[in-house]
Amino acid sequence: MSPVKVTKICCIGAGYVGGPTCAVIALKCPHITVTIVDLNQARIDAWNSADFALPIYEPGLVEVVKQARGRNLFFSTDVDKGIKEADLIFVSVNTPTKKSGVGAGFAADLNYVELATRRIAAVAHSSKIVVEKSTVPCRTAESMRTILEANSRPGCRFDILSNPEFLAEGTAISDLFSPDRVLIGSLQTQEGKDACGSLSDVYANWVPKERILTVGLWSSELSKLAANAMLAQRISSVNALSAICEATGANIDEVAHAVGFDSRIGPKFLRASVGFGGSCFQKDILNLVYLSESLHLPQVAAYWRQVVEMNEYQKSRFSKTVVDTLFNTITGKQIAVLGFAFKADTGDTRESPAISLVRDFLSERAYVTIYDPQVEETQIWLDLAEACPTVPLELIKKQVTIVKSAIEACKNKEAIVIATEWKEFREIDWHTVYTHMNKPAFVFDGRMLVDADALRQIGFKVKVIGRGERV
Ligand SMILES: NC(=O)C1=CN([C@@H]2O[C@H](COP(=O)(O)OP(=O)(O)OC[C@H]3O[C@@H](n4cnc5c(N)ncnc54)[C@H](O)[C@@H]3O)[C@@H](O)[C@H]2O)C=CC1
Ligand SMILES: O=C(O)[C@H]1O[C@H](OP(=O)(O)OP(=O)(O)OC[C@H]2O[C@@H](n3ccc(=O)[nH]c3=O)[C@H](O)[C@@H]2O)[C@H](O)[C@@H](O)[C@@H]1O
Repeated sequence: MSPVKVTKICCIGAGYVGGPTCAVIALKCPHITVTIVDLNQARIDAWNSADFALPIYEPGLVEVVKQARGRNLFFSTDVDKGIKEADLIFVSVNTPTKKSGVGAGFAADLNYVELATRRIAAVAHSSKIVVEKSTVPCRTAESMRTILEANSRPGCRFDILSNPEFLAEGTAISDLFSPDRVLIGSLQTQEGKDACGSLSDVYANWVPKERILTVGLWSSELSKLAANAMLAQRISSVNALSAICEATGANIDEVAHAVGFDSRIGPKFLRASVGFGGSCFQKDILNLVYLSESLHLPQVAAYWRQVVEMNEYQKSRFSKTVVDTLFNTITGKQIAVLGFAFKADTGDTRESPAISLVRDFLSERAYVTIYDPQVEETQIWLDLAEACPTVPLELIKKQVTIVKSAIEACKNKEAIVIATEWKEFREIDWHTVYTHMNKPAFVFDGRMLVDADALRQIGFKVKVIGRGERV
């Protein structure tokens, strides 16, 4: 046997990963037909929209979809047809943290992966390479294989690969165009290696061969959790140091710069912040914690859990700084929150630290005005309703206003809180903002974004995360 040449790909799940990843495969491999399927009709309609109003905001994505859609890239809700026609199927469905049952709050909910796998088993009439793209606990591929093999028809075989995705939102397209590495895990049998060869050949259309790493299935699955855990650990480490900086008068920017200059440590991912957000860091670490506990490794579990606990501490520490600085009460005060996405250049709000901040301000009975350049108003209401489950939405709406510009958000406010590092917040006309604020006018910068000295010159009182200066 030798690797099958892939000509038709189906991707189950048209979300933040499935959409951009397979759109880029279609762009780079015009000889392969790529169909991205999803059960969510509204999402597929948006991917197919005539004006390219795509369901996710990602710089460069529209250009990719414009070039490939209708040529060799298709979006559809016909999941069964997509599965039947493909030689290779990516499973790129969501794997959120379980909300109930065994492992609730820690383990990954694999229901969507299982349903997608069962659908493949039910409708496939020919052999398929099935690729785990979703982030999953170690040995999930084995469960997928068991389901598929128990249901396979004569002459129809399934090879399972793990091919975790490392893109970051906001830079997804450049990450996909030029990945640090592509990781493919397979069984170390001849069939497994052949399947791995088939997928490697797809990526080799644009990724240098030395960046395509092939490993065993379980190593591949664990490497994804490990990479996210270690990235998040760096942020929690720098955030822990930011608390020391604030207490001592040191500057976290200078500390991170000095530490990162050590080539063994490196400068990336050392930016102190109000806390990390996003759909994956917390979920994947909790998943690792659950795995460690299941393996009777409580010390290992405790070690990783602390990364998430430090992140929770950082968010609440920042809220407390706002309250303490505003003379120990924000009841009835007007606060502008700039940014609601979990990071700049995305409209994604999953686990955004801004949600925790607004929840804390609401519990202190402050009035909050929110502006974000990409997040939809409906999404903000959904997030706040979920974050404050005991407060009726009508009451939340009495305390929160959502506006269409940063200047409008800041008008007549006592304090501005920067929660997302959108570039446009650095470039606001701060003189105009100052004129229209109540005095003393405070800025709390949770992203080390603004020129604090320039703002102080204007008259603002400024607190920046990780800096010990007095306001
Ligand atoms: N968001 C990110 O930046 C990254 C996410 N990941 C991982 O990738 C996976 C997917 O994440 P996202 O794309 O962010 O999730 P998402 O929630 O944006 O997209 C998942 C999609 O799968 C669809 N879906 C679920 N079950 C289905 C089924 N049985 N048939 C057809 N469609 C189905 C949902 O309708 C949804 O549109 C997760 O495991 C995540 O941990 C990995 C790297 C980066
Ligand atoms: O598995 C995933 O979902 C992805 O998770 C992260 O990507 P993402 O969450 O999209 O974005 P990051 O750039 O990693 O930022 C995550 C959070 O950390 C924060 N952050 C990041 C870097 C930093 O130095 N400081 C910091 O606070 C960001 O503001 C953001 O809230 C990883 O970077 C990706 O490699 C991975 O594929």
